[in-house]
Amino acid sequence: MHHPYPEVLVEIQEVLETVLGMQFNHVMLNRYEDGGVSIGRHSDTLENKVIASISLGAERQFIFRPREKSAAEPIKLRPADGSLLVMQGDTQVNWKHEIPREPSIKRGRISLTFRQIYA
Ligand SMILES: O=C(O)CCC(=O)C(=O)O
Ligand SMILES: [Fe+2]
Repeated sequence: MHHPYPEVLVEIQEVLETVLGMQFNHVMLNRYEDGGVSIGRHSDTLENKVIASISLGAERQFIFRPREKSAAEPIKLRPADGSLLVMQGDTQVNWKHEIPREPSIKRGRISLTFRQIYA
């Protein structure tokens, strides 16, 4: 889908581009209405050269698991409200990520995932 960005997203993207020293050409918003909403274990396609995810709202568990079993321990994060998580380099090649259900969490989380995508 190709739409002009709302101004607030342009502003956030410009801050990210300054901080990270690179350019984005895509943004996807994910809304997790409460802890019942999850995203299953996956890697994003390699067209996603860089994914910079800004977390807003509830802290949710964010788990990275190595694709190769026993290559490394899972990495469990809880990105805080307002935090930035960047996936780049070989992250998608070597790791899968997921946000599991946490039914006790009643608040919502939104992530803004700015992406540098090449066809
Ligand atoms: O919600 C997030 O921070 C990341 C979600 C995700 O893995 C994705 O959009 O590919
Ligand atoms: Fe993802």
